Amino acid sequence: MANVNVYLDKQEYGKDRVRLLKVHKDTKVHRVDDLTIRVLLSGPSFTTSYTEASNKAVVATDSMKNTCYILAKYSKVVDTLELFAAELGNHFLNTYAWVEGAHVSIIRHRWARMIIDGKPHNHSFWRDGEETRQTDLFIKRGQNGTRRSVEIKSAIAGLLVLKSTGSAFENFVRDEYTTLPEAKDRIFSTCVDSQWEFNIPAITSTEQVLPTLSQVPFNEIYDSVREVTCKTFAEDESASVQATLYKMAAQSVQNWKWLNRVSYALPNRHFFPVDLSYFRGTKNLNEHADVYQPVADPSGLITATVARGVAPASRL
Ligand SMILES: O=c1[nH]c(=O)c2[nH]c(=O)[nH]c2[nH]1
Repeated sequence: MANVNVYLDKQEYGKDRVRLLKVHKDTKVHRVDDLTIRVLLSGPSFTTSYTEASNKAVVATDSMKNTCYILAKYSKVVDTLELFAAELGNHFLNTYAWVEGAHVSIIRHRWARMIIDGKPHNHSFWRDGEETRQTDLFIKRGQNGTRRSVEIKSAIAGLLVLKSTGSAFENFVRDEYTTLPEAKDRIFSTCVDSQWEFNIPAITSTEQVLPTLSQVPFNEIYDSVREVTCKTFAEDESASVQATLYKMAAQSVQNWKWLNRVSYALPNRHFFPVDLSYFRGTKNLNEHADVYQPVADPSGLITATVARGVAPASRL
């Protein structure tokens, strides 16, 4: 090996894909939280585990998995992903003095209550889609070791939607590369990924992590972003995916002082009207279209982030 200087630039380690189902049995109307958790720890103390094969500071990832189950057993906040992630992360900082940062990501899988004979069932659920709710939290020690600083981003992933009218795409660049016809009325279908970044109040001590974060209505914000996404998708007379995306993101930043930035990634899943003129001159294009061919690949991909405040001059 050539004698070239190298150094360990970054490291984080932990357990991924910890699967856990919490059943809330406080009343006979049970609720369930089906979670996939990732916990990653970091700090300079872990350097020698990489560079000198020393496991002295290493908390086994198996123990991290066990901790997820124990905290889920005793926690009062499993149903608020952001608070449960904070509780887990703070636990690792409180328990192991040499851990500087904990990165906790939680995915919640859907279980909707069954309706049986027209009534919500007490303890039976069905998977009503692959959409997930997610949170990504990073908690680290502050200056004096007892302060905590927390960054939280939450998300909706995989919300698959389609509207059969109320979408157009016209007046785009036409040149020698263009074959796409102008569309006054087209299908709009996308699989929504949306992420929102929280404005978190300062946390003054280890004991204040949950009380401080509890001021933020995480569950209401999730419900609201999802509602705004669906309502805007359904009601907007869409001029393009870009224009509809911006309306969705702007509303949530305006609705919630707790949100600094809202991002969307919207694939444009194309459905093109099939030219049926080969059969007796059948009309199925433009205003005659009602038979479409879904196109699996390629899709458009429209992404943007809307932030609170006034754009810096350089961005205008
Ligand atoms: O809403 C759209 N935005 C685009 O940028 C685009 N490009 C394209 O081919 N179709 C669409 N649709």
